[in-house]
Amino acid sequence: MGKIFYIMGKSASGKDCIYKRMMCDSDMRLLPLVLYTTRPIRDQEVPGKEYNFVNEEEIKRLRSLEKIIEERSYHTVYGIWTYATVDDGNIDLEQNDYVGIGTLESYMKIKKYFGKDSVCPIYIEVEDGIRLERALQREREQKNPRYAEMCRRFLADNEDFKEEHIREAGIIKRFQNNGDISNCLNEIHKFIGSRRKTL
Ligand SMILES: Nc1ncnc2c1ncn2[C@@H]1O[C@H](COP(=O)(O)OP(=O)(O)OP(=O)(O)O)[C@@H](O)[C@H]1O
Repeated sequence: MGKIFYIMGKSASGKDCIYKRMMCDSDMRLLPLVLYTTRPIRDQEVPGKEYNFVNEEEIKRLRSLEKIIEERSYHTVYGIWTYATVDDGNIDLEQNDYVGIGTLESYMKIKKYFGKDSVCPIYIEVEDGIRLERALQREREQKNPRYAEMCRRFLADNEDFKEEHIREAGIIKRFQNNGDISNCLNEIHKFIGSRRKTL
């Protein structure tokens, strides 16, 4: 039976980078669990790779077809951005392992939908000062930097990722991404190997 390795962490903790590196590493043998989102595409992003970029109408359509496993909406300074995991026929746990990115809440819903033994959390941590520097640098490199949104997310993280919530989600293991990302990836690689041995 396949597994979904589910990456979580605060904003700018490196989830996207880690996800991309995991996807590029053929040794990890993972397929992408691609989310649907209504947020605007960022420079360098490719539709269908990081996310399926859709409009609110398409989310409504998927909702009416009961295809949405979990969804979350953020009231950003640019309007409401929705992210959703969609049962679009591309998730086959009989044949494959997957890697996805989400929040603590979406992790709990995915775990409920697919079963607790099928979903393994990969919680990424970065010291706040380093994380803020990385977030700012990333924003500076955008054609239209969204500094206000960056600040909103940094503050919202304190509530969203309270220790109490991490505990409630049943997350124990944490992966540190303060230094070289390769060190973090090596730890994740070892973890995936150990989880594949179970069941
Ligand atoms: N170990 C690392 N060392 C230096 N820079 C890093 C490291 N990991 C990630 N970064 C950089 O930090 C920034 C944030 O990383 P990334 O976009 O992957 O975070 P994220 O968790 O997906 O963020 P968000 O949830 O806000 O989209 C990026 O510019 C990335 O290149």
